[in-house]
Amino acid sequence: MTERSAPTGSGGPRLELTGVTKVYGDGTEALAGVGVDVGDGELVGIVGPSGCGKSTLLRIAAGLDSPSSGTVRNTAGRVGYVFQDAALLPWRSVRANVELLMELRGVPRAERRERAERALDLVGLTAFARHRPGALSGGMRMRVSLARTLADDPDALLLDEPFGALDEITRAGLGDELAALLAARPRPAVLVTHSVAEAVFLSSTVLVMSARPGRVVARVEVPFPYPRERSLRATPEFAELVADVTGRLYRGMAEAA
Ligand SMILES: Nc1ncnc2c1ncn2[C@@H]1O[C@H](COP(=O)(O)OP(=O)(O)OP(=O)(O)O)[C@@H](O)[C@H]1O
Repeated sequence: MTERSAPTGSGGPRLELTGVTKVYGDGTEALAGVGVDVGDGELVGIVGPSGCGKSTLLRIAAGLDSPSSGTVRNTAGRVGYVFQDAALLPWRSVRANVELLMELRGVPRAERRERAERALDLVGLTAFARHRPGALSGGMRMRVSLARTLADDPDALLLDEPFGALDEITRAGLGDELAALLAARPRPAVLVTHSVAEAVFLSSTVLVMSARPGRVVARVEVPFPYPRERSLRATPEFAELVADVTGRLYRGMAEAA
């Protein structure tokens, strides 16, 4: 991994959603005019009440779903998506699952293996490479899913509550790894999370969404420089910003109610 300084966005947005609305076929209005822009090395954290359209927004950003109106511009390139559930192939070994995306793209076998082993090491699952997913805990399966995306080295990263099922310590460790990966190769990243503290700790900008239909009710720039030490979490400045974002989240929910 090459050493690079703080991931700061430069050169304008690489992933840009403008005025995105989404009404599902059954009439459910999921998003009501959302704008998000993410530059290289920027991590935009999205917090919002359950069902406010966060996954819908990520799917649209990834091109997996289309907006009802509004535009999506991706000049970053290949998008990697970590889903809320691990979605592993049960008949393949952990390592073969991690190699899957690279295999589909025709990455040569030796390189595939090496990258898979590195990613498994990163998520602390080297000892489980030959196991089948069924033999792992839910948290471990999520780490395999994360390793699969990281090994594929996408140009942009979209993460839908990837650490939700994990214990605090593993969660913080993987958050650090995610930050290090983005620092090593700046690229746009969007992280949906239910944890305001996690969003503040990892993000360059936090977007707060209202209840459904989701709108962005606040855009909070996080002033702490990268790389961020874990001790940051214990500072009054950090606690203050978390309280500020949490307050905006509650106000956003009240507005929509
Ligand atoms: N395919 C679909 N058809 C109809 N409605 C849908 C569809 N997918 C999602 N919805 C609805 O759209 C709304 C937003 O869903 P979405 O999954 O994007 O929310 P979310 O913020 O990611 O939720 P959570 O935080 O609970 O994961 C919800 O009311 C959901 O029921």
